[in-house]
Amino acid sequence: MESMISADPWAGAVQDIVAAGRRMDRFGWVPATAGNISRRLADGRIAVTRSGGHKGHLTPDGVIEVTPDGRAVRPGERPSAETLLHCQLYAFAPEIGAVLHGHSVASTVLSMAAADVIELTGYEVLKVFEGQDTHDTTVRVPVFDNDQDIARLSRVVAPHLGRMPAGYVIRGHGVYVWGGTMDGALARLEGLEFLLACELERRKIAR
Ligand SMILES: CSCCC(=O)C(=O)COP(=O)(O)O
Ligand SMILES: [Zn+2]
Repeated sequence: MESMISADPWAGAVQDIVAAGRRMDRFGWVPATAGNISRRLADGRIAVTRSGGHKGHLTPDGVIEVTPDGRAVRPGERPSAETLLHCQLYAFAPEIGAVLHGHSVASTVLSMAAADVIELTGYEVLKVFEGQDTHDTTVRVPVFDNDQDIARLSRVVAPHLGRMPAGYVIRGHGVYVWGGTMDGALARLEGLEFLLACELERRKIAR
């Protein structure tokens, strides 16, 4: 999918988020009101989904601006409850331009069975992740315990930033993936979800 081209950068970011939500919904990764999506613009503004809406049926009104520390720019607006996890990634790496969070069956189920990491070994699609040029490798996806206190969860994630080539998983909850552009983040999400689905199937037949 090409990034939407718009003369107005804010409108372009919003279009990217709306299109990403539809794409994630087609795969079943944003059931009910699950998931959240953001984009950082070249001027530093951050656009994120409002809390509580269906991310597959977004309209431009479902996207709002937040400050770099995760507060709504316009008083009274309610950004995603997980906005801090998006802002943490933007603060960590200036090259990150999009963050995606989904609740797939594979990430939810595998993380319930995992200790603190899901290991993905031997898959050709591992090459979707930066720095991977062979199937003959293992990519480790950290699993963090779920926490309704997102600030506290972000402090658990913090030491791992910069060491997660595929993103991370919150136990029983879902995945976080990012990229320089929305297209890059979506490609990474699609790769990771494919691999998690493969791993779930592999473990079923290995029993
Ligand atoms: C029904 S899903 C529970 C909340 C959640 O995990 C999620 O991803 C959506 O929260 P948001 O505030 O971004 O709508
Ligand atoms: Zn969530």
